[in-house]
Amino acid sequence: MSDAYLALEDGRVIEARGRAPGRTRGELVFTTAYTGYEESLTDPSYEEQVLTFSYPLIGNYGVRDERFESDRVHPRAAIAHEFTEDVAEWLDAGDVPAIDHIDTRELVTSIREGGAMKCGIAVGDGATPEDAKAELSECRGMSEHVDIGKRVTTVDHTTYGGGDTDVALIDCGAKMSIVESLVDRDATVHVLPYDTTPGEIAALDPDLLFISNGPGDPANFEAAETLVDEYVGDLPIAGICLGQQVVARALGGTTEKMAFGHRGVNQPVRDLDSGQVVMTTQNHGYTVGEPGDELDVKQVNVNDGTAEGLANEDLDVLTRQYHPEAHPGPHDSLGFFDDVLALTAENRNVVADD
Ligand SMILES: NC(=O)CC[C@H](N)C(=O)O
Repeated sequence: MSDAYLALEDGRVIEARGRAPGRTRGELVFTTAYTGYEESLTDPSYEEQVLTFSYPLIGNYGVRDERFESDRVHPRAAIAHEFTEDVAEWLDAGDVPAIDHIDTRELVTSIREGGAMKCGIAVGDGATPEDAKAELSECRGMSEHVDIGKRVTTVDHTTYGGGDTDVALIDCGAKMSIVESLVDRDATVHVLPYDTTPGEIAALDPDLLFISNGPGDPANFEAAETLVDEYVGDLPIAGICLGQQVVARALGGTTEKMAFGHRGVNQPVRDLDSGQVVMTTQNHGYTVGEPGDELDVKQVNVNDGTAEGLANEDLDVLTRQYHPEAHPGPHDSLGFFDDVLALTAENRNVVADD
């Protein structure tokens, strides 16, 4: 008898091997990346989701906290063909249910063919298929998690670095690599709660407003939209992933749910000005539909044509749907951080003074 069950929205219940016990539910997503499991498992963008690794062996170079993107594991559960003991112990210690000995390639194929699915998981002594189905019946869609920002944001204003350019990073579930990419380029990064008000930004008087990545439906991040609406034209504005979606919504664009998202570290993106194609890291289930009148689409996904980069050069707005900070994935787009910092008056003055 098995001690682990995965119940899917398409009616199937799959038997598995339990690696970390518990009962849970969430939207079933995947990553095709073959490294970077520590970064992915600690990425706050996976909150309320169950992460399936399509690469068969996960954990073959151990678990080191220096590679973590936040202070905890965010997916509600993890699925692989085989987790090493290290990873299983780490997930168990964090009370995150884990299962393996599953045909993950078949599972990922069914998500790609049938679209995003809800799932329920039951793992451990006495777990039954009915327990997994009961979890599934309680599972809500990503858009229904209206308070998701509260669970992934910083509570207090935290400052990193000591450079001359002050960046207000609105933490909708920010990856630490975004902070580090800015600090490495001589910025002072003020990590601020997702519901920071325009008055609080005025008191800080930053050089750049930056909306971070984050989980779920961008429509649930209205406070960040208000900031963009309030400060566009007065401050340069940047955004990554959920940040691009929030900026687009604030400036008259629309967002929509994708069938199964972009999920891996080899998504090709074409820059429409240069024609250059770069490989990018992606992990999103929503996308910008109409960019609206204020934003130009500057980069597109080679596979499906969706908007990967938006800009308004007059208003100093620059966003990316993918993850230029990598971790995991290719470093080809790190220059994005140079480009956004170059938009600030602070850095323009440096150039002018030279
Ligand atoms: N990585 C992210 O920021 C994800 C963006 C958004 N939550 C989506 O799923 O589309």
